[in-house]
Amino acid sequence: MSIEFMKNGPLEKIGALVTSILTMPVKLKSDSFEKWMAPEFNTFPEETAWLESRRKLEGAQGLWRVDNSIYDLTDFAKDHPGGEQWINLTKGTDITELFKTYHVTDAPRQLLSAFYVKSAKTPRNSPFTFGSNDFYEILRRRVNEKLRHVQRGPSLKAKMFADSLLVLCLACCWSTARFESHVLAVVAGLFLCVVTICAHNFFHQRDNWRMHYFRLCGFSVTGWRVSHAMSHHMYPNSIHDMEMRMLEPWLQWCPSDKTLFHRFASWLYSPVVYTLLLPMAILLRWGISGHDGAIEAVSLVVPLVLWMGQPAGISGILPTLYWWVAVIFITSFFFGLIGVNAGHHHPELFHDGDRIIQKGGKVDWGIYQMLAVRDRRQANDNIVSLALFGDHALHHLFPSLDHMVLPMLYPELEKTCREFGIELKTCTIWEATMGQFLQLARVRKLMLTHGA
Ligand code: HEM
Repeated sequence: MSIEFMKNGPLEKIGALVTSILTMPVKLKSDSFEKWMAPEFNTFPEETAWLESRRKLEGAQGLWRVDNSIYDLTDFAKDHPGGEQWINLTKGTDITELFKTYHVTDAPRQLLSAFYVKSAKTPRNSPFTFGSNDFYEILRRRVNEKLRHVQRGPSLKAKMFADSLLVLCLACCWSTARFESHVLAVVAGLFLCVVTICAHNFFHQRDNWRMHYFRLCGFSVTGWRVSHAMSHHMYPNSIHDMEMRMLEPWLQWCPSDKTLFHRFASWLYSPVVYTLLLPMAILLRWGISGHDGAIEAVSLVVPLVLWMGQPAGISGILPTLYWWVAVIFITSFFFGLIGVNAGHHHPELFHDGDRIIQKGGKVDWGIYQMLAVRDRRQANDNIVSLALFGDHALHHLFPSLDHMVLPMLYPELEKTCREFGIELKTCTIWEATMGQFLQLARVRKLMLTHGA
């Protein structure tokens, strides 16, 4: 084969196509908010790289930034009621959004001044505001008032639901190996998926042991506190949303330049992406990002139960491995299917590239959240919401609140939305799923005047 053929011929074209499919577009600036700088990465973004990149952009001077002030939380970290990890991970970054939305009460806001060091030298690298008479702060005060006498930590109902699903999941794993049944493996994978989604309710809250259920399928709590809680939750559908950007080489929801292949072939290969999501995350973590230490042993519970169930006794390592891999792939498929279609991707919702027009040019963080999520009716206001990322708008607005508390907050949300001219639209699970596929194809950019 001549070199010319390789340089200009079909091989090079195939190579270029494969590279364009597998490499994430490098975007250093948001297409929606002119001055908003993105973390710099052009490969599969891992959590530590994302945080490191933010440290360079946010003028926190090696400490913690809230609005235009710098605080030293070094000594406070170990006393933080939510747990040390939240504080330690965010050192050197701007924690304004996290700080203001993870605390519903006024106590943290009052305590903060005790750690003041100096003023920041540069403007904030974020388009979002929390004006005291704007949508989010008014809603937060109402929610705080409503919850004054309500227990805010993990609720008994949520704990019992998660524990029951876990027992069912492990029973199915045991039976899968005992009866060598692929049907049971599918059921076990489905249960492992919903246990994982339930565990997500717990890792948003103060440290508690049920958050480690999240590890049963091989995911990392630390990694997801960064990519999900700090990135996706604070900045959904934007260039700072790691969860969306990690999938961009394959699934591109932003209405920027995208090939016909990405717009339409992605409809066909989406199930493959869902199925590879978890195995990829496990490989990436063990290969690049590192692990969380001894607590990772939790992820061995599933193979242990499979090993105990299989009939070959001590020599049954290979069948155990086979069923473990099978269950992980099935879990991954369901997790991707539910997660990707959980109400963020729809042709009427904000994605980077769309414009948000609000009074005075400010963008209230709460209104931005309402523009980037659409609740699914069947997944709201009931126990199933725990297993389906339900009550999603309220969960985004108040991530540290237990899911079982959220349904009682609809009157406050509806009242505040009415006052700010925000329409609380919902859809069915089917419409959300169809909307997600239509969003993959969307290239037309939106002007969202919602709440203006
Ligand atoms: C990276 C930013 C932070 C995150 C993600 C975070 C997260 C959390 C979480 C998840 C809880 C448990 C919520 C609950 O059980 O109701 C909590 C509680 C609390 N945090 Fe933080 N926190 C952060 C920074 C801070 C800072 C800077 C302070 C004060 C200087 C603070 C003070 C408190 C207090 C006093 C509580 C007790 C609950 C309350 O009164 O609302 N946190 N935090």
